[in-house]
Amino acid sequence: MKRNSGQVYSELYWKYPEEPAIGVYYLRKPQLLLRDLDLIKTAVVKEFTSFHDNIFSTGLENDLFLSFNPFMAKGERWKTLRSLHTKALTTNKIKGMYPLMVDVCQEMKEYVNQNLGTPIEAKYFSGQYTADSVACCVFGLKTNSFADPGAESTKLSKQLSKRESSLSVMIASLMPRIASLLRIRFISKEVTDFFIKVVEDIYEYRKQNNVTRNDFLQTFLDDYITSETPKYTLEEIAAYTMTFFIDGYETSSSLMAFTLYILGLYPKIQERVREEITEVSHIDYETIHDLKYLDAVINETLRLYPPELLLTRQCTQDILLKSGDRTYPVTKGMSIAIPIYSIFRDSQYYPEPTVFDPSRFYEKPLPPSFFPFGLGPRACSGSTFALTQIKLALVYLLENFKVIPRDADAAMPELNPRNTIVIVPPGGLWIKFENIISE
Ligand code: HEM
Repeated sequence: MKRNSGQVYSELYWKYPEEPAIGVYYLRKPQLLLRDLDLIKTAVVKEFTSFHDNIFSTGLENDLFLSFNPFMAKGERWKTLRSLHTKALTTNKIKGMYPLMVDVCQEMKEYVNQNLGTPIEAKYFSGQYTADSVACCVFGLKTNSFADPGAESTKLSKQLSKRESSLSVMIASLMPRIASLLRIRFISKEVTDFFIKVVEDIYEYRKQNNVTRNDFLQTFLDDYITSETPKYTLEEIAAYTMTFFIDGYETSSSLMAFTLYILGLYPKIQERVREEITEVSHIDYETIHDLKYLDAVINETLRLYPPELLLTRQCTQDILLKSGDRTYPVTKGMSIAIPIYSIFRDSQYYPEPTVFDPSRFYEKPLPPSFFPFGLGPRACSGSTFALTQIKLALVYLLENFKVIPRDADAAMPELNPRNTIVIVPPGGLWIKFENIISE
């Protein structure tokens, strides 16, 4: 039977319920699977200097595009890239992008209006929204893939979402030197050329017309245009902007899709979210982040369907991890795995774990066992951007439409057993929208 890695680690997690950690082999290399929450926090937060890298490595010189992604970067280079990313995604910068997201929501609303009652696959639909929103917020491009299903943003995102199931990622994470020698490329030349061309065209246009925009790209173009010795080439800037597609597309569209589908399954919960939205007199950046019940619904969806099923870290400096009277020597080069999916479904932390119950998060502080965006200094740097984008879309949809499942026997979905990156089940998540105003 096929299982994704979240499910494989889950079996190990349940096999040894009393153990704080379990020694396993990850494709022939020793790995420590951490079960105990304190041990996890010690490794990933307190002992960050011993575990500051993810296990992926790109053979940096081979793939310009991935080499600019903080998730893939190691050591000092990670610090530089991470800080650039954080600076480009401050609350103020995201607020500046908010009106761009609103424009995409309007297009999405028009599309839904024209397709009321038609079965819609929620992951594909959410992918269209996410790709358009990212194209707009990152490059200032209007792609409207709702009106034009062949829009470049959708095609590129689809190609990118296939990337990590490839053999090359496995080789690179296990044998970085070999990957480097083989000059393994993760992202096709077609995709990289496209992005470089987009950035070059935008640069020329903005320079010649003296235009500035509130998008992510502008942060980098400002330096490129004004400095005599720009820090980055246009190619490098293009590479950097792709982080949004690589790290943000699959995760965000998957969360939005599961939330829509589950709201279809639970009409009472959906109605309560709608009531909360309609009580707000004006929807803006602040008010969408203040919708407590919507937040609880999203958190409960993240708990049951976390877009990243597993966290990993490479040990960069020998260390002795301790839990009670147990000690675990971890040597440089070994890795640790943190089973997000299993912890989020452990009844020790979440009673009746398979039940969808947003009240677990309603008006309560987030439990220490909940970390869908990761932990410590390497936790997701795009979480506020992602949540702004998704919450805004849900507000737009729910205040105008009712979501219902396509099938009368629709049930809580199973995870895709074949893929760790694309967790939506292969048959998709089918929904329909209806007009609430006519009721
Ligand atoms: C619902 C949406 C998302 C979820 C659930 C999610 C989740 C995660 C998780 C679990 C990690 C690993 C953290 C760790 O190892 O501790 C991560 C890393 C990362 N994410 Fe996200 N992510 C989302 C959206 C985004 C978006 C929209 C961006 C936009 C740029 C983004 C950028 C990144 C980056 C750059 C990293 C690497 C951080 C580092 O290593 O310093 N993510 N994300």
